[in-house]
Amino acid sequence: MSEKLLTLEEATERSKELRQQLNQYAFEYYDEDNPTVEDYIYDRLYTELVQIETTYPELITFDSPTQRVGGKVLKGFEKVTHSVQMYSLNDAFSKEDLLDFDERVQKLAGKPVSYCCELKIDGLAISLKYENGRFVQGATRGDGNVGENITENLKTVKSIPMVLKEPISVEVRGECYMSKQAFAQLNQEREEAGQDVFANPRNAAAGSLRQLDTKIASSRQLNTFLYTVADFGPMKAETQFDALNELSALGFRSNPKKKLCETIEEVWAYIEEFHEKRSELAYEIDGIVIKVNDFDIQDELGFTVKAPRWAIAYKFPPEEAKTIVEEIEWTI
Ligand SMILES: NC(=O)c1cc2c(=O)c3cc(F)ccc3oc2nc1N
Repeated sequence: MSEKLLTLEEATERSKELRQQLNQYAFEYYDEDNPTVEDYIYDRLYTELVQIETTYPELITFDSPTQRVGGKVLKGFEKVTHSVQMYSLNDAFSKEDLLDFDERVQKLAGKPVSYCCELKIDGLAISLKYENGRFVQGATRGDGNVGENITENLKTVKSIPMVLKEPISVEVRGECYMSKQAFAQLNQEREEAGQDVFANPRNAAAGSLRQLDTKIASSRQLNTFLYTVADFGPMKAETQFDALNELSALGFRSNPKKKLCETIEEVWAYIEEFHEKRSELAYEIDGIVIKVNDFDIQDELGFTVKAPRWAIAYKFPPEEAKTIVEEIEWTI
């Protein structure tokens, strides 16, 4: 149906249908990595929506997929004070460090505890705030208490939902990252344009989120994995493992390779498994995050000035130089 023949009433109805259809396709593509339609079908519906919104700008909505492409050029990033501090993690570099952590935790908890293990995505920590299910603010970690308001850039990250599946008010934390493929493609384009290349995907993601021109941020194929609920709102999860599933149910992307481990030996097996599999992943990881699974025990253990007592980051040793050389050969 050609849009210029549509009355405002027909255009209102049709744009609502298109938005729902396109947002569902985008969710399948960007959040579930499971596209159900060919790109040309998405593009045709998207073009129809753009034409309707051009004819009737009053029909543009907060969650229209046409608002994801950026276009604002900011003068700078305002400071944001986090309602809940964004801590860092203590590091472990050996199995012995891990056994020490487990011993400390069991002593403080007064009983054996189970751990939720997650891949440690090598990106940029972000905090996302939602009010009644709508994305209202996104910020960097900064110094843990004050970060930068990068809401406009994060609106262009397709896996970040503009509207949640539930109309709840919640603040969530996660990692914004660039995939190895997007990183190689970006560096190749920069090299061909005689620009400096980024040293690694983390720097590329950080540089992209610091762009004042949101169109540039939008072009960088950034992605996310959410892993923490800072301000619970009405979320019901009582463990980290369940919280990750709830984040997915709300419309966030959370990493599927999490594992619930009953013993530190199981944790170590998971670490060795992903140290092996690291190069097969579509994104870079610099280790494994091990968290006491039960939120009540997390609350008992609390935080030191800098970090939670109930979590630790096992860091993989830096990859050998040969792998880096291979990566350069692959990139070229
Ligand atoms: N890079 C990551 O993939 C990742 C990072 C963190 C944190 O930085 C982190 C910091 C805290 F104070 C508490 C929990 C956390 O959980 C985390 N979980 C993850 N999966």
